[in-house]
Amino acid sequence: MAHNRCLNTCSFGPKIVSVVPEPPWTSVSHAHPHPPTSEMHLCVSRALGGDTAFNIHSVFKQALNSLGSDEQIEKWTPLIDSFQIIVTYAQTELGHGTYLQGLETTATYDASTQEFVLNTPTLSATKWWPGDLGRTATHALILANLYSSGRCHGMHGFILPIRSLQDHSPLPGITVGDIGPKMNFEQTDNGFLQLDHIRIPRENMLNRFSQVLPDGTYVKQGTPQSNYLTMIVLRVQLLASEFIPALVKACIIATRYSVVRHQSKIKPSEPEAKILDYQTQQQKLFPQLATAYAFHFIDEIVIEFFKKSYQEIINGNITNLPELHALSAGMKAMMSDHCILGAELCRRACGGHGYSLLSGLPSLVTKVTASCTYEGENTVLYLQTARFLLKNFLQVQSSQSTPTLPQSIQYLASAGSGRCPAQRTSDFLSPQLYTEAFAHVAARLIRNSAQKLHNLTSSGIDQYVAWNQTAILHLQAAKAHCYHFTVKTFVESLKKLEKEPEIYQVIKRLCDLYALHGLLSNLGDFLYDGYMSRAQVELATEAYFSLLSLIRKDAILLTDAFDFSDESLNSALGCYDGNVYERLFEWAQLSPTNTEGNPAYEKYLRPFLKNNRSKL
Ligand SMILES: CCCCCCC/C=C/C(=O)SCCNC(=O)CCNC(=O)[C@H](O)C(C)(C)COP(=O)(O)OP(=O)(O)OC[C@H]1O[C@@H](n2cnc3c(N)ncnc32)[C@H](O)[C@@H]1OP(=O)(O)O
Ligand SMILES: Cc1cc2nc3c(=O)[nH]c(=O)nc-3n(C[C@H](O)[C@H](O)[C@H](O)COP(=O)(O)OP(=O)(O)OC[C@H]3O[C@@H](n4cnc5c(N)ncnc54)[C@H](O)[C@@H]3O)c2cc1C
Repeated sequence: MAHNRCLNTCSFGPKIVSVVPEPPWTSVSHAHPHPPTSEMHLCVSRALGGDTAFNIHSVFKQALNSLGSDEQIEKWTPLIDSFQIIVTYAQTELGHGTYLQGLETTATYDASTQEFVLNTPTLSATKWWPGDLGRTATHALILANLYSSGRCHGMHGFILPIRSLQDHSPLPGITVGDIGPKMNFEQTDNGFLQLDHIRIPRENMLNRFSQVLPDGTYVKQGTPQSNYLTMIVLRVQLLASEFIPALVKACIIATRYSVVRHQSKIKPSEPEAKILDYQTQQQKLFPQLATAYAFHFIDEIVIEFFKKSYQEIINGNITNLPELHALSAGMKAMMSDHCILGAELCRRACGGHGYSLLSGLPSLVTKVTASCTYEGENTVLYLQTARFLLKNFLQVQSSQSTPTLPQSIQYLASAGSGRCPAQRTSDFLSPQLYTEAFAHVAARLIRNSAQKLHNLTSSGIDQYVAWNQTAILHLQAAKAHCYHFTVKTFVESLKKLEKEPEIYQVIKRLCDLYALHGLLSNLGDFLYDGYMSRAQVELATEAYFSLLSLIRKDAILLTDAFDFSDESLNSALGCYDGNVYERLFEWAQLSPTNTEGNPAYEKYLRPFLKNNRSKL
């Protein structure tokens, strides 16, 4: 799996990469006799870590391809591909991000001039967060409520010029700027935008799924949610472009460091141990490594389903849209959550050096942390998945014969026996056994949340109030469903490796560990209804421990296999040659506080010390 070699083109556009690993902030290259300018070096070395701008420019391209007509795609694609214009995706407002029906920006059609008038009527309507908006973008795709012939038709996309192509100054009626400092993404100018009755031609409304005729007649082709398609596209793309790489890099850095770092002793008579030989260190890192592999295989399956469904949806067949929305929402929520937590666990496993920016770990964590929020806040997205599960569960309940369920939830119609059949430790290394265990728990939680909801509505409670009063149960059910989907998908991907027995054996250990880690981390769900017994928990724990010591032998090879270069890891702890201490010391010398003198002494310290000495 070659990642980030040379030109790294991923879904957020091409990135130019450089050639040497550098500290995260280095101002001077120590690898070149004639270092390039510090500013350029900083830029390209940061680029290797994926810290590049223009990320939303390519988001616009996705939106154009999803929501634009063929004519609009033909017109705008050359301009964005050649970067003659730079476009941001402006949907979120100061007052609304999740609830799209609450967005306040308006686009009112004026039939007399065949134009839309775009306006942000209140402070809370100010577009807030769009990337590249603060000082870079020349255009914005504005998501606004369309009004024509006196009626509101909901959220649609409108292409709006916001800065002059001559001198980059804001155009009349535009107030634009940067929203200020953030937890990370300092390379991205997330901005704000206010619109004061700005006119654009009728042709600037993306009209694949709906259009406004010259006389103002509104014509709808898709569903009310057709204009939400871009969010599905992005949620799927972010899995492999943002979430998985963050976890993989953190695993590589922490695992390599854990075989270089010797600390304390396992046996007093022996030398200090490599920290990766501690069982607790293995328990911190190996489930994250297993998750990284799991998510790699799951992403392949999600992409496969997405490509098949997307083309149908674009052509008007929305049969798979509900399942695609539920799957993309659930996987975006689960995979971002687990990659955030996993990257932080890897950072914590590296002690003090894991807290140093020179390790590359803190910036991985703070950057991927945003993913639980952007492109749909995770709780909200899990609840979207839950909504889909409930609808299909009720359909199963109400139909006489077994209905044909969407692929990802067919287990609902065939959830297995009431008891886990495991008799011995090795039974817990059976993919069929643990897949059925996760299916059992997911089906039970979905059934339980539906029952509790039904109990409330049957007692006369309003359906929306009842949903809110059982939302935690629906959230749990959605998470269990997503876990089952990932375990089942990892197992199915594993089967494709059966013809390569050596690789199959190594990857199967990761699959087993991924499943058992999930089972042991959520034991309550498996014990709740007696599905598993305490004795079986002992057997599962034994199987889990045995996997840790087996995976220890392959750990370095498994992390090297992701083939991330030193340059893209940007880490003094994770470099391939293992010269951690030399790099830490060398990179520390380059720290601005070591290369720019000590101005604090003259201004503050010397008078402070002198003053204190004079009191003696
Ligand atoms: C290197 C840098 C990388 C970082 C890049 C970061 C870029 C970030 C960009 C952004 O963040 S852009 C802004 C993203 N914003 C969101 O994702 C908003 C999240 N909110 C929503 O998606 C929706 O508001 C909602 C929460 C899903 C609610 O939808 P709605 O208000 O319409 O109400 P509901 O009743 O829940 O749903 C109605 C109906 O619609 C279906 N549905 C909802 N969303 C979609 C969708 N995206 N696609 C298809 N269908 C959708 C939903 O399932 C319901 O269907 P039924 O159940 O009624 O059949
Ligand atoms: C780094 C970054 C980049 C971004 N880039 C862009 C961009 O380029 N373009 C763009 O348009 N936007 C962008 N966003 C904005 C992002 O899409 C929103 O932040 C996100 O949709 C969440 O909306 P919000 O911030 O308004 O939170 P809110 O919607 O106010 O949610 C706040 C909290 O309330 C709770 N909540 C809200 N609704 C519900 C519900 N229905 N049920 C249960 N709980 C709920 C959740 O716990 C949620 O975390 C970006 C955000 C970040 C952090």
